[in-house]
This record gives sequence, C-alpha cells and structure tokens, in this order.
Amino acid sequence: MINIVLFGKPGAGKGTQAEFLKEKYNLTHLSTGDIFRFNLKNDTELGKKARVFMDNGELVPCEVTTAMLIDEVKKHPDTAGFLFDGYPRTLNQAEALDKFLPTIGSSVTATIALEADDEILVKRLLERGKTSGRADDQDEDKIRVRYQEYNEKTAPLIGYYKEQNKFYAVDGIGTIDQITERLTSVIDNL
Ligand SMILES: Nc1ncnc2c1ncn2[C@@H]1O[C@H](COP(=O)(O)OP(=O)(O)O)[C@@H](O)[C@H]1O
Repeated sequence: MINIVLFGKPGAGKGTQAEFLKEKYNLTHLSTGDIFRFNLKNDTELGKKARVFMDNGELVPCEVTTAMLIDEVKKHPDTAGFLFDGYPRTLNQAEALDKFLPTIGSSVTATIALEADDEILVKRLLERGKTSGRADDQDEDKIRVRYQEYNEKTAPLIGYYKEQNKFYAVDGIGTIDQITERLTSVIDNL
C-alpha cells in the first residue's frame, strides 16, 4: 500500500493535483476539506460541528477531524493506497495517523509539499472565491486566518516528516502539467 500526504498552504493546488495523481496511481483521494464541505451542504451532525470553524477559516478541532478521517479510511479496505489531501494539518493529527495506519498494516509512505509564495496564493484563492461559492475564499481576512493557522499549526509538520525522512517538496508554480510531472517524478522514485 502506498500512502501519500499532499502538503501545502491553502490554494497551493493540492486538490487539482490530487485529481491526476489518484488516477495515475489508482489511489483513494481523501480530502478533509471536501468531506467537510459535503457535510456542510447536507447539514449533517458533522457539518454542524464544523461550520463555524470553517466559515471563520479556523481548523476544525482534531477529535472531530481525526474521527471522520479514520471512518473514511475504513470505508476502503481494498484500496491500493490513499492520497491524503488536507490531513494531517496539525502535529496531533500526524501522530494520530501514525498510530492508526499500522492498525491496518500500513504507514505514511511520503509527504510531498507544493511550495508557493503567500501573495500568489492569496490572489489565487480570491480568484477561486469568485466562482467556488466558498465563503472562506471570498474574504481576505478569513484567508489570512487560514495562513496564520497554517504557519502556527501545520508548518511544524515539515520537521516532523523530515525527521522520518519522508518529506519532499516540489515547486508549486508552473502549469498544472509541469507540477504533475514534478510530483510523479518524486512518487516514481520512492
Ligand atoms: N485536517 C484538518 N483539520 C482541521 N480542519 C480541517 C482539516 N481539513 C480541513 N479542515 C477545515 O476545512 C477548511 C477547508 O479545507 P480545505 O479545502 O482543505 O482548505 P484550503 O483550501 O484552505 O487548503 C479548513 O479551513 C478547515 O476549517
């Protein structure tokens, strides 16, 4: 089983690249943002718990997120592997994943970061906000909160995965194809 964590700041292109990678490597794509948005739209219990955090650009509490992620993983017992997109986003979540995956005989294979400059990303998100209908993409203040969350809570994961020799970074600026190419060359050499 191959498990890839796609890592990057909001707007770095994780979702776009995940669409290509999941086809190429036959992976199950789990996007916590997409799962939360689905639950928000359908007004589920989970959606009710997540809404206020998401609308403000804050992270949803780890207990809620991890329980949801584990449930999703368990729905795919026969998969060739997972492409985690948006999870883990805190050290607590990374540790939870490292505890859980061995219970299904697996582990994180690699974490690959899409790197890009904040100012470019903020512009991309505001552009996306015009068509995506995502409340968290339409307001620059909320976008800034997401970057603050990233810097405080998510950036420390780089060190966590480097210590395990599982961290790779690729340049996230270029055409979609160029970036897919960079990601596949990392994965093919794992
Ligand atoms: N692993 C996570 N832990 C906590 N909250 C999360 C997680 N993944 C997604 N969320 C919530 O969903 C929102 C949108 O997620 P996502 O679409 O991945 O955002 P982004 O475009 O900012 O990368 C986040 O701002 C956060 O509120």
